[in-house]
Amino acid sequence: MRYLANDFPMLYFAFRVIFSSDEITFGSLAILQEAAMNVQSTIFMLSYESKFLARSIESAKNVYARFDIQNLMKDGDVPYPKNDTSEKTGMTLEFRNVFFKYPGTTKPVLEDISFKIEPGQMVVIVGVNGSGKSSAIKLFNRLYDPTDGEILVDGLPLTSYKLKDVRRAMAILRQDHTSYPLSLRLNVALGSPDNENPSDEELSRALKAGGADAFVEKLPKKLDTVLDPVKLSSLRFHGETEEELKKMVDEKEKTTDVSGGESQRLAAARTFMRLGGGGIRFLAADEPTSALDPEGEFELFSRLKEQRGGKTVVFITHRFGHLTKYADTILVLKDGRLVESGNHSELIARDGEYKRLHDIQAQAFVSTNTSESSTASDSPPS
Ligand SMILES: Nc1ncnc2c1ncn2[C@@H]1O[C@H](COP(=O)(O)OP(=O)(O)OP(=O)(O)O)[C@@H](O)[C@H]1O
Repeated sequence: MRYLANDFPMLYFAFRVIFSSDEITFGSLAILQEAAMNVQSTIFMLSYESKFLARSIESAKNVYARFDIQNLMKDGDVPYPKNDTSEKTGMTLEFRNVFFKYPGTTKPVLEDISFKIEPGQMVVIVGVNGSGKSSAIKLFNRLYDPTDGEILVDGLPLTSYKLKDVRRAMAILRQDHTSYPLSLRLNVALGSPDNENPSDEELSRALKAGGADAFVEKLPKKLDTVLDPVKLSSLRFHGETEEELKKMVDEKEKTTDVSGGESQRLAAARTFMRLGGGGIRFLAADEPTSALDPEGEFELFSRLKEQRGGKTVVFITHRFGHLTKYADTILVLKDGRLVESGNHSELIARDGEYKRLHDIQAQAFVSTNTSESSTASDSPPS
């Protein structure tokens, strides 16, 4: 962290703010990441293209817009957790007749949703694209508040808690599994904002848990590999010679990229870093395995199961496999409504939306032989 703090103070500041989640939410990550990179680039006068400048201004406007939303959100005054801070237990989360529409829109994306997740339960949310799964997760840590209805945490309204406290107790792994233009070390370390200088041992534990250790090990600079650094192609500083400039470019210009699956493994490692930091009672992961191969998916799932302790976890997934099979409860969303809930066997027996979605996936694995296909409905591909 010291390297970043000394050499790139603005970027360091921006990333620490993002991950501390004190003032802003995880939902602002993408916007802030882009803004931070743009601010950084501007400070270093790396690019003057008009398109780039326009994007910088747009990003800055987006950040201010987001801050405006945040400022309207009333903070609570109850500390979280209420009593025993050392208690290692999961959070109870309850939606009571929750309705939600995005600011400036008229159509509700969540309608009359009610469910209760008990401490330590593993819940999976499924549903077709646009059914409201990610929107529901955005309400968990008050990126937005419901338009109507109520969310309760450990029996009290979510709005009654200090926002900072309740966000600190949650780890949210977002769908876009972003990698940041920093070293791999920092990409993982950012997961634990309270731990400024994690040891190599802590980092390697998180990498292993996230399934990112093997690909990092193969890179020549390992954890010191810098991902997609700031572009210096139009750099002109103070009279450096071409040779000096070339050297600077060679040092700083993009050298390493990661695949979608590797980037998702890094994001998972960052989440394990956060889980290891203590104080987390709730984990939500939005399609944590969407870019992973089946082996990677199985391993990530196994380690999450192993290391989650008593934490309450919520996963969103489109895949019917390990997550859905072992979930305590599956919530099925359709057009913003909760149409079914229960475990895998119950929902298969119910023969509704869950079974319909399940069968579409299972169909791809069923032999054209009709006698085989008739036995396939209760065996999700895994
Ligand atoms: N920021 C936003 N502003 C306005 N509408 C939005 C916003 N984000 C999502 N929506 C709309 O809300 C609805 C639900 O979207 P959401 O992302 O929650 O669905 P989802 O079930 O997670 O979809 P997917 O499986 O594609 O990730 C969609 O109609 C989407 O267009």
